[in-house]
Amino acid sequence: MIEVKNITKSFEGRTVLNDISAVFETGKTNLIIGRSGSGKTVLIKNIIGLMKPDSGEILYDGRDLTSMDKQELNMLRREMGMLFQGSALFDSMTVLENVMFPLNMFSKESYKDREKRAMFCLERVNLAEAEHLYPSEISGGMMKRAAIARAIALNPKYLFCDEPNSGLDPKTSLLIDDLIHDITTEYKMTTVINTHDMNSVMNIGENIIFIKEGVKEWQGTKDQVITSNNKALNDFIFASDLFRKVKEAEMHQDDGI
Ligand SMILES: Nc1ncnc2c1ncn2[C@@H]1O[C@H](COP(=O)(O)OP(=O)(O)OP(=O)(O)O)[C@@H](O)[C@H]1O
Repeated sequence: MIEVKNITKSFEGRTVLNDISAVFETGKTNLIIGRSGSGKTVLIKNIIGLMKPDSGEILYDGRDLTSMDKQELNMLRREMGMLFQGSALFDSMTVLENVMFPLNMFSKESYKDREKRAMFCLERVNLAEAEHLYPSEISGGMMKRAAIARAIALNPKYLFCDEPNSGLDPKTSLLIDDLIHDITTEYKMTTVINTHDMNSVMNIGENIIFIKEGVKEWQGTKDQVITSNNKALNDFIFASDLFRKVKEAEMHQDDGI
């Protein structure tokens, strides 16, 4: 579990995160949603220690990241997996070499065992057959799966995903969402996902944190999103075609229509 307590962050006198507190639950897909510029990325950067908050605490299963020294932070980072926007695979490495990269950096196991672990992760994401291919030879969805395999190679307790569906078609996005959700449950990871994608909210929104202008405006589940009376949340959601239809259907049901 990650607990964010009273996080505030300003840039040159402008408050970008204002007293945010939230809990990101273990074994669940925790989504951060909000309009562009609302502060989602700054919040994630604070959570993973790439930025230091002006005040507040960030507790990783009770361990406060904001009071860690460099060595402690490096140790904690080993427990984090990262899935970057656009996959960020190394073009000059095969799929297998990409997945082995964090193992080569941090694992003391033999080459054979590192290779075995990487192949296990590739099999988990259904990509074993692509082990010898280069990123330029595979589809966007396959690249994303390779990036997921790389993110889980070191068996992280915490998984951070930045816009995991960017650049993917809706069907592939759904498969990637399901894969992230399944590995989160299976490995009991605390997964934090920064997303714009309303399909993801509907599909895997087990714990949703809605940020508006640097303030946590609302927190709840995908089912609660549909029935919420929070005006800011509804305005945000009604901007999405999909959600508007779901909410309208819900409202008609309430009217007995
Ligand atoms: N290093 C920085 N220095 C100054 N201002 C910053 C910095 N990083 C972010 N900001 C500002 O903080 C605000 C929140 O930005 P942030 O990137 O967190 O938004 P976001 O919700 O992630 O948007 P998007 O969905 O478009 O990525 C923006 O107004 C941005 O300009």
